[in-house]
Amino acid sequence: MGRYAQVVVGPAGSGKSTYCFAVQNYLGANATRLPALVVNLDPGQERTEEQEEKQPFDADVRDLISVSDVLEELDFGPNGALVFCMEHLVDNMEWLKGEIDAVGGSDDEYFIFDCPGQIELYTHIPVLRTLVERLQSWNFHVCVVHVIDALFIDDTSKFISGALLALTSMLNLQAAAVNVVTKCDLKKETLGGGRRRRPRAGVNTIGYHFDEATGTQGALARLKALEEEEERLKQLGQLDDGDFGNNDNDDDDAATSGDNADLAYAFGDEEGAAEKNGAGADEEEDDEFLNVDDPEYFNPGTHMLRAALEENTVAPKLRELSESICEVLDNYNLVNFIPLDITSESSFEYLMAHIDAATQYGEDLEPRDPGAEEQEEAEDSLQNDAKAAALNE
Ligand SMILES: Nc1nc2c(ncn2[C@@H]2O[C@H](COP(=O)(O)OP(=O)(O)OP(=O)(O)O)[C@@H](O)[C@H]2O)c(=O)[nH]1
Repeated sequence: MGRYAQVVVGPAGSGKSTYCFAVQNYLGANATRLPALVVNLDPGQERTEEQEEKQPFDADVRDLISVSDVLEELDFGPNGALVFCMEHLVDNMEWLKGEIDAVGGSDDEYFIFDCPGQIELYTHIPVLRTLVERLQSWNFHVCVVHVIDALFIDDTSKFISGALLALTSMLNLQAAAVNVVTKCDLKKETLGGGRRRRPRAGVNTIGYHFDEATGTQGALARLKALEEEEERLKQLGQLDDGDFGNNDNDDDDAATSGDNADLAYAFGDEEGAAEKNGAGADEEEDDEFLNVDDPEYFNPGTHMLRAALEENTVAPKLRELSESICEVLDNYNLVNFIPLDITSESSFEYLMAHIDAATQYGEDLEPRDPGAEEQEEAEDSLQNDAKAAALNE
């Protein structure tokens, strides 16, 4: 099937470790997928004992070197110590290969690498680039997952800085990339919480369907498509006024047990995950998906900054610079964000579809003729009959 790797980068506190383990839970609960192994590559990683016990890393760079070791023994500050550790890791890539082979050691593997958040590691120091290249040379299909906190893009200027950060990492790491907005469950709470009615088929994928135009310029197109679909469904009488974007607590009661399962899903409670994935799961409960709430929020695009420029709400001194930044983002037309609500299975499904496309997941599978299995069984049975006949003679 192949070797796959997600290299998870993003600013400190953006939710990288939480994301890694949530993806591990998601893949672990799905019998048709390769289970994921999580490798910590942050020598300054600080998790509580309880977290380490509940979901330990499968391999950990701190077994090679840690920031605290360097701080103790060398005269460095915390940032210098981290850079020293990462350079030491790059000089000892055979150690990493050994760890990967020890916990994985097969041709079909799925690894998730939790990287440090210091921006210099993927802007002007080539350590993460080297790491990605090495993984590729070990036959991994690599996808860089750049995570950004939902609260980080709460206003236009923060969004622009997040988008530039994502663009920088995409350009420097030179691998397939997916940008993810994490902590969207918090955004959902800001919007008023409560369960929304399950979106009707065809409605919930429009905002972020990955066949739609991508890139920052695509945001407007997506928003327009969503509005047109809303209008169309209204005309067909399939949509009540309250269905789009508004809170709808109709099915709060029905969803109560699903809520627990959702959280369990994200945070590693196997029973909860089993309940969620089991046959008894209520169909209505498991398909809450955020993108109908506020598409513009999750994919704001440079048009927001342009609108601010037109409204003269940007300081005159920054006007020209802001316009140039919009131009860079629009011209590259590369940066696109996918929202992730770790409490929603459909949100994971949607994100994984992107990551699978980026890593070409499963494309190494040999094509099989329909009916090949039956033919093999028939041949086996013929051979067994022949053996039995030979023994009897
Ligand atoms: N509600 C919610 N909280 C989250 C989510 N992701 C992360 N958090 C919280 O955000 C905080 C930081 O999360 P981490 O996963 O440690 O972030 P990180 O990017 O690995 O942090 P560093 O290792 O310091 O770079 C923790 O308190 C998490 O519980 C999320 O999707 N939803």
